[in-house]
Amino acid sequence: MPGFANAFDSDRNFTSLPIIDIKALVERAPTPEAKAQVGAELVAACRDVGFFYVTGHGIAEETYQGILQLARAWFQLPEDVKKQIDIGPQTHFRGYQGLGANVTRYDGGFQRDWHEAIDLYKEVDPSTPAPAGKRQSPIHGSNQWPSQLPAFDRALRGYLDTMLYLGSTIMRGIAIGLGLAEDFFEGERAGVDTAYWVARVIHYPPLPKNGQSSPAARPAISSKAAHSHQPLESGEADAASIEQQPSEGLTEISRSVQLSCGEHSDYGLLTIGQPGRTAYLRCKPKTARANGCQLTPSRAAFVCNIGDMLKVWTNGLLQPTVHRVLNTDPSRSRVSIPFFYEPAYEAIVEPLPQLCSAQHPAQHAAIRYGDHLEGKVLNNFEL
Ligand SMILES: O=C(O)CCC(=O)C(=O)O
Ligand SMILES: [Fe+2]
Repeated sequence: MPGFANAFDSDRNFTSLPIIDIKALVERAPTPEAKAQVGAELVAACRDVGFFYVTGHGIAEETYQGILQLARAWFQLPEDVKKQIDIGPQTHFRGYQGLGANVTRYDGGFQRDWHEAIDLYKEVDPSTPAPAGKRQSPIHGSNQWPSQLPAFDRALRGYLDTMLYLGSTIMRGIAIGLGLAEDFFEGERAGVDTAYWVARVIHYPPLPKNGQSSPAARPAISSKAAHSHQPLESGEADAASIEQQPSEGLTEISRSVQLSCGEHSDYGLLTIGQPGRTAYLRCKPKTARANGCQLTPSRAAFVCNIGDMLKVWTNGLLQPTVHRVLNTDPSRSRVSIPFFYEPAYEAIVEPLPQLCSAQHPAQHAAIRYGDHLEGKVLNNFEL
């Protein structure tokens, strides 16, 4: 893999997210040089920052501009209407979850997130035979679409289809930048027809003030399982205290700051957020040299970040960046629809031999993507 001799030692400095024009990946007859240039920029951004903006995508503004207003209107429906699509094991973990139902896990405990959401996944017939030695996935099934607001339902379906194409297009660029065949992340690995996808429609109300009560305690059924992430600001670590919840067997961590969504890395290949969504999204810089990162949301740039599976495939070259959501505006709630472009459910993800050497041996064991996802989504169901 030419050009990556010192790749693992990169300490490129950054103070803002790279903005990458991907026009050469979407136009009909681009030159190979133009595509290679975009690929190189994507890989450098993934390696050094883990987040980047994408312009030149060719997606019409109408596809994404009105959708957040429609999502906002859906969340304003009465609770009993929203609960018509309540999430649970019987709905294959798809549907609506109220405030505080989603948790972020840490070593030693969990914290409830201050948001409500609709969780959607690629629809898979639950009677599809499972591969040898595997049980059928409890996530396989149909979505509970927000049909209570037909205009939103329609817009959402169109938006998710478009995001699937955008995800596949960007992954083609990343493959080129890694010196792989353009379609490396297609077929059994991912691709428009074969990629798995996850989407969340999320509403973050203003955060409660210090001392106000936490989200209503109801069973947590979905998690941003983040294993051992440290809080992004050291002051919070000092303020953290542990409360025992003997009935649940796991500890609920309460700390002075209630987060809209706790710090985590994303699970798959590539996360895509609508233009303008980063106002309250904070990411932890990857390198010690970058101790602040300016986010500059724009009307036309989608904001992307990479996930755990790209780290495994690239043997740690392209690592996801830990991030969290903190709605700091006391007067306004925030709505967001992150789309997660994932590997194929059955993809076996393992370090590429080209990125392993005697100096840098394989850092990760092979993992089936579906197992990784289930480990995250189902992990705290017993809470
Ligand atoms: O709300 C957002 O924009 C992003 C939320 C997020 O990080 C996630 O759902 O993984
Ligand atoms: Fe995330």
